[in-house]
Amino acid sequence: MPHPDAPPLPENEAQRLQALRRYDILDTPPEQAFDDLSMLARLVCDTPTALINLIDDERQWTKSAVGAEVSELPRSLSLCAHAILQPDVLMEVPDALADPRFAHNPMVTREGGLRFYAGVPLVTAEGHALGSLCVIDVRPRRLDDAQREALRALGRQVVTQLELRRLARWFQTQSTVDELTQVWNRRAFDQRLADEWARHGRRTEPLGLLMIDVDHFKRYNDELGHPAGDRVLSEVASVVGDALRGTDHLSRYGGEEFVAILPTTGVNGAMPVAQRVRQAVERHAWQPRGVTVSVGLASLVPAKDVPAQQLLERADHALLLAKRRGRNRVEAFAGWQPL
Ligand SMILES: Nc1nc2c(ncn2[C@@H]2O[C@H](COP(=O)(O)OP(=O)(O)OP(=O)(O)O)[C@@H](O)[C@H]2O)c(=O)[nH]1
Repeated sequence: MPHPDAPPLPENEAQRLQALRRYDILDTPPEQAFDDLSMLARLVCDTPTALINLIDDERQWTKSAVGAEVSELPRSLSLCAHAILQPDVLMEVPDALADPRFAHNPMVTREGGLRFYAGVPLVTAEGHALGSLCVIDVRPRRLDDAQREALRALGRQVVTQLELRRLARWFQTQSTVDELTQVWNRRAFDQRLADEWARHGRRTEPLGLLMIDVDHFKRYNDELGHPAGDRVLSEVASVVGDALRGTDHLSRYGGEEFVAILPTTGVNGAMPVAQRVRQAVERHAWQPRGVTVSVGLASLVPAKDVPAQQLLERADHALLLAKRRGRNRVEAFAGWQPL
């Protein structure tokens, strides 16, 4: 049973919630850009408090709060949940105690509760009101026309920030994820390897690396076609990803070769992971024919003046051995050997 005073739901609630999810912003830390806009709203409207609230399924979640410490509230108590019902209208409540919608709301009736509210809905280009930029006061009052105009303008800026934030995240993903296999790309790998190499060097801990290469992939491509080859690569990535641990970092190194970074893992710890990867690929239900991988494994405690390239070269050497020794097998680097 909904709360008797609970705000009604917007007509397009399911799509509105989907739109909100696409911004990937709920439960994220405060960000200066949003706090700046709240601060300006508070200044312009001359209120003690300004908030940027987003209306989730069952709660109001606060992205930015200036002059108050709130993070979330049940939706049934949210004034912004009322504001979003009319996306084109700045909702102004001069005295909440005198408004039948809010007169019994504990946010209003409690000691020092709010009496004045003005909220401008945050409306996306598709027309979804995600939440509101609002100012509140503990005494009844009204905004003047200039303040209303300024609050609307700031509300539009909040939406612009939301869009910019989403675009920035999209570009970030595009530049670090391999399109075909949806694992990290070479650029992300290079960066991560450099970071982990430095971090493990500081802690004098071993960093493990697996080079994973699809066996006889040229034959597969030649006989079954490039699109079938593409599907295999994307499935190998998914099977290998599932066989790795949550802390491991899988990238497509290039072509039919993948590389996994195994933090704080020596050869003894990396071997069972590598075997699990190899077996998972071998046992996968491939159609129309089986697929296997060879794995080269190396681990090093990074030392001063030793480049991370050393680890790669060792894993690559072990991979070549695995190929020479019959494929569908794992070899660990144990010194340079004639090939
Ligand atoms: N379908 C597809 N094929 C690719 C892609 N990238 C590289 N390849 C193919 O992968 C094949 C790699 O062949 P090779 O390096 O000779 O290795 P292999 O046939 O797997 O043989 P071994 O590694 O020795 O077992 C080549 O035919 C490339 O054209 C891709 O994105 N999609």
